Amino acid sequence: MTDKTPEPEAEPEGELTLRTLAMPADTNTAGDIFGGWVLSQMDIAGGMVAGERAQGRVATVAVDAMKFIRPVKVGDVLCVYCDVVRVGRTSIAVEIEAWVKRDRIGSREKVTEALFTFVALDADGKAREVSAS
Ligand SMILES: CC(=O)SCCNC(=O)CCNC(=O)[C@H](O)C(C)(C)COP(=O)(O)OP(=O)(O)OC[C@H]1O[C@@H](n2cnc3c(N)ncnc32)[C@H](O)[C@@H]1OP(=O)(O)O
Repeated sequence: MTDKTPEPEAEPEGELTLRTLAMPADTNTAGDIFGGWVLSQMDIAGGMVAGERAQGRVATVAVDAMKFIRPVKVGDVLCVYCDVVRVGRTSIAVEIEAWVKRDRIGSREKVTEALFTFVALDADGKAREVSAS
């Protein structure tokens, strides 16, 4: 007999860091939102979290395991969740998930995820140590 128990609805992992609305200006020729726009929102959110942890300027040094899972449509609310998963000597790795609320109020779906690595920078743009804690 098949178990008909519904799967529990997946929940975003991490802290809600950024919410924004997908606008017509961000579309590709097919009318969906550009992946680059979504990536950019994730970079902004991750940079805020990493900059807070580093207590200063950071730069993105790597984006790994980027997965575009579902398209984003005009009118969706994009919500970006960040989770600091590793702090190295100068680097901070942040697992980032982007979810949408379809047409502002509809169902919630995970659309993209990736592991971003940021490096703390000094005033000369060189890597600097991130303090413990
Ligand atoms: C090209 C663009 O405009 S991209 C947009 C914005 N980003 C930038 O401008 C960053 C451009 N890059 C840089 O300026 C340099 O790579 C810097 C200053 C960030 C780092 O330079 P370096 O000091 O030579 O890097 P270094 O090899 O020592 O690595 C620094 C840290 O980053 C980590 N790192 C470097 N490359 C990667 C990578 N591909 N993936 C994961 N972590 C990495 C290292 O492991 C190290 O971490 P740790 O100190 O915690 O152990």
